[in-house]
Amino acid sequence: MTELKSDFLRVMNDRGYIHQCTDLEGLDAYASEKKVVCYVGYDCTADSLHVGSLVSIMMLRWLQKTGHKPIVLMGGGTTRVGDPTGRDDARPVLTDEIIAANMAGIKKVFQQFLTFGDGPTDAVMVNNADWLDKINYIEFLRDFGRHFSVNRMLSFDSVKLRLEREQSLSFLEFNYMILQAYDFVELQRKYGCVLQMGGSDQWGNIVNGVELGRRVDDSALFGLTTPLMTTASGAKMGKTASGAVWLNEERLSAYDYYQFWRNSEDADVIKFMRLFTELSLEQIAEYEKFEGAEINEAKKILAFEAVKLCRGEEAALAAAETARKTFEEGVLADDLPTVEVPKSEIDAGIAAFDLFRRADLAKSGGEARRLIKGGGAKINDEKVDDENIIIGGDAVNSDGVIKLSAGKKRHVLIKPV
Ligand SMILES: Nc1ncnc2c1ncn2[C@@H]1O[C@H](COP(=O)(O)OP(=O)(O)OP(=O)(O)O)[C@@H](O)[C@H]1O
Ligand SMILES: N[C@@H](Cc1ccc(O)cc1)C(=O)O
Repeated sequence: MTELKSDFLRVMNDRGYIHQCTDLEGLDAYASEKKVVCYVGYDCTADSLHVGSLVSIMMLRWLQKTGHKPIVLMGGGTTRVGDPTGRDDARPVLTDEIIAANMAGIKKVFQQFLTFGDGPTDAVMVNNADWLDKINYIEFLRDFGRHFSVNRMLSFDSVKLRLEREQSLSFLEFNYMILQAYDFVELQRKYGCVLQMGGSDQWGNIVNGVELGRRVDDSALFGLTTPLMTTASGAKMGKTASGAVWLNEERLSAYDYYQFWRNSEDADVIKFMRLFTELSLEQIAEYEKFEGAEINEAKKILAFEAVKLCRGEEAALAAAETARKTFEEGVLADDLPTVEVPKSEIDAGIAAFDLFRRADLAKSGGEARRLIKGGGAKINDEKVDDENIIIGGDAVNSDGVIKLSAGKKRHVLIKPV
């Protein structure tokens, strides 16, 4: 690859955000001369995004920092259709009320990462329901449908894989890529948007938009995808065995969000620093020299910086302090996750295994029993070895709670109410 000229693509490249680009040289030339208006779309399938989406959010942030204009597209319309990309079966149909509630939740996180407003590089937020809901079927087919070759549509992964596996794909889902392609054309017409970014799985949807823009308006559009982020052990980032790593506070406390980053695998720390913090590459190169126990210090820096970006500095400081107290002093910290249990039930006594299950430190009673038998459970920092032992009001400590721990890192406070 020749030397990149634009600040934006240099940052993208040096920090590891680029997987594929429809025309990297062309985009580089454009970005070094003109302001790039660029969009990323997010469907409203849950009321918060998870860390999988953080990659593209960080790309939009860098885009803005390097002098360009981000558009955040809420898929109010496309969510009603459901992207078949990467799925074996159709998405559950969401009601309009749920989509609206999800959108309200998703919107919040962008305020933290981008500056919105009317200025030339201020971010704007749009909702594709504003134009998709108004489409006239016959007109749309004649103006846009005729540019899509079904033969070619069948070759994109989102369709091809379903057909190959003989899994059903409804006509509704088959239309998804056409609608996403149309979004790009609409945003080009309205805002002069020339670039769409997304995860590598979005390649087909993005390329369709680039081609549609060329066919209907003769416009030169670009697509840029990021690698699908995985951890060093190969798991897709975003959803863990115990659930998704949500960006919204209502779904995941700042402390748990901090702990997610703090518990990164050693081999991921530097990669994550480049992608999910704004530390300079020179600084990151210093952390790259860390070895052995020092890597834990780098993990704390990663966690602090990642929480600061998503939840703000105050939340990051508080989460770091809670973690320090919990792990380095063994002291009970205030903002550990807390589960309320009626005082009457605690006074009557609850079997230890049941308490661990209720605290969500184990998914079932059986798992809780195994945790205790395996020596991984503590109550008020003391190991429990009898899973049937009855825990009553006398276990409530001087802070008015019972502290349960599973292993070294997972703690929950039981609070009698
Ligand atoms: N680990 C990741 N790395 C890069 N991009 C990701 C990652 N996880 C998700 N994305 C991007 O975010 C988009 C939405 O993510 P995902 O499919 O996980 O969310 P979802 O559609 O809400 O989940 P689900 O399919 O389980 O309902 C994906 O199409 C992908 O482009
Ligand atoms: N299909 C994208 C969301 C999206 C929706 C509409 C768009 O125009 C662009 C992107 C996803 O599932 O992540």
